[in-house]
Amino acid sequence: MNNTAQVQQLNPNAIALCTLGRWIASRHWVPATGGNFSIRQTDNMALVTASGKDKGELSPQDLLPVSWQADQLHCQYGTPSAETALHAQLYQLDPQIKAVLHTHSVHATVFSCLIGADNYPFRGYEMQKAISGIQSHEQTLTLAIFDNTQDIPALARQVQQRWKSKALPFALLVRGHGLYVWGYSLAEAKRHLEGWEFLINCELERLKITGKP
Ligand SMILES: CSCCC(=O)C(=O)COP(=O)(O)O
Ligand SMILES: [Zn+2]
Repeated sequence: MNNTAQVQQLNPNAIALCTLGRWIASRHWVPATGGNFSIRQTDNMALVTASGKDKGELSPQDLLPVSWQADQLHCQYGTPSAETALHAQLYQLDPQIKAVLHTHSVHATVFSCLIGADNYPFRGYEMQKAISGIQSHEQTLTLAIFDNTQDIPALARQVQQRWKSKALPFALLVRGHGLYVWGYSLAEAKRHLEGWEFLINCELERLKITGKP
C-alpha cells in the first residue's frame, strides 16, 4: 500500500462511503461487482471506487483519488471505476455535488428496459418529497433515461447536453444498466437513492398490474 492509500484509511469520507456501500449491498442494489461510488474531496478531485471491487466489501484503500480538468482524468495509482468519467461530469455540472452513487438494482434495470422514451414522469407519490426541491406529490418529477453504451465519455457528454436544458433532479437512469443518484452531502445522496428506488418500484408494480405506462 502506498502512502496516499494509507492516508485514506483515516479519511472520514472514505470510511463513511465504505459503510454506505455495505448498506447499499444489504439492499441488493450492487450485485456482483456492479455499481460504483464517489465522494468529492476538493473542487476538482474525488475519491472513486476502484474498478471491479465488490462494492459491499470496500475498504478505505479501495477509494482512489481522481482529479479532473474538463474531460481529462488523472488517477495517481490504481484503476478507478470504468464509469469515472460520468462521476467527474456530474461534479463539474454542479459544484455543490458532494457524492455520486451508482447502483444496479433489479427493479431499476427492468424498469429502464420497459420505458422506450428518454424520460419518465413521476407524479402523485408522496415519496417524491424525498428528492430535494420537491414540495408536493402534485409536482411532476422527471427521470432522464439514457441508452447504455460502453463509451462512458460519450454518455457523459449526453448528460451534459441534457443538463443544458434543465438540471437533472438528482438522478438518471441508464437503460438495461442502472441508476445514478447524487446529493449535496453523502446523507442526501443516500436519501435520493432510497427515494428513487421506491418511486421506480412503485411504477414498476403499477405497470405490472395495469400494463399501462
Ligand atoms: C458487472 S458490473 C459491470 C460494470 C458496471 O456497470 C459497474 O457499475 C461496475 O464497474 P466498475 O468499473 O465501477 O467496477
Ligand atoms: Zn454500472
